[in-house]
Amino acid sequence: MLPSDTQVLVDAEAVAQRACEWLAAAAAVAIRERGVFRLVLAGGSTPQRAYDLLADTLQDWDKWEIFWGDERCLPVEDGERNSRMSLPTARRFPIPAELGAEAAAVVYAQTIREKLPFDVVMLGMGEDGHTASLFPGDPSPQPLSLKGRGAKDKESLAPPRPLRERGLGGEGLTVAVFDAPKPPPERVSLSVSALQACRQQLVLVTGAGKVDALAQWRSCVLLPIALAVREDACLLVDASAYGQ
Ligand SMILES: O=C1O[C@H](COP(=O)(O)O)[C@@H](O)[C@H](O)[C@H]1O
Repeated sequence: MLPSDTQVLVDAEAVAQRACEWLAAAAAVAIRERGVFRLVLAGGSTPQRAYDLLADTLQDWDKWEIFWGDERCLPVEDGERNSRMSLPTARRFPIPAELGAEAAAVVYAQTIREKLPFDVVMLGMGEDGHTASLFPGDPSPQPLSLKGRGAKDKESLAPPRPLRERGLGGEGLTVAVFDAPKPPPERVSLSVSALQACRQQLVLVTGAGKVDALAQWRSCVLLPIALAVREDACLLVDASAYGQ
């Protein structure tokens, strides 16, 4: 089941523009009410345009703190690191995935524990329905928030994969992943609990490659994206991903 605030927009550019406006508004409220805006960035290619648009706007960047929902275990300078996608704030809290998945998961759980709840968690969705670095077959327990959402007990169309997962981050906030089906196999992800420990979630999904996974999510298949996204999230999707 998709969130009630699902907005189908004409194309990826419209999604990026709406995301930029939405984030600027959320930041203004957070800074006015609490003096800081804590944002978890999504990785992958989808949100890059929204980040570029946002970087060109005037914001209280010194009051923004940015975190990442997942990271690939690659050298710090690698162009495939999600931490390469950023915003012009000095207060960055990248996942130290260069330490290896287990150590980074432990360190990052300590980093974020002090920062919860986040103001906004951004999420993307892979073509297989993964989000952050939580892939189909991930044995993480289902969140309680799934109850009452009309979810059916269907198997994902993707065959379950026995991901080796260790919730070593303390309090189940982070996950060390060792055999992700999308390269690189070693990654660190926030857990479902941490991805939901926020005031608001913003989900961006674009492109025809996502149409099958989005259709599964709509029909309550328990993909990782369906487990991680709360009913009260804002989902911005373009027409091609929605199948229009
Ligand atoms: O591997 C990842 O994929 C998802 C989706 O990426 P996209 O390129 O299809 O936008 C992303 O949300 C995640 O952060 C990333 O590590």
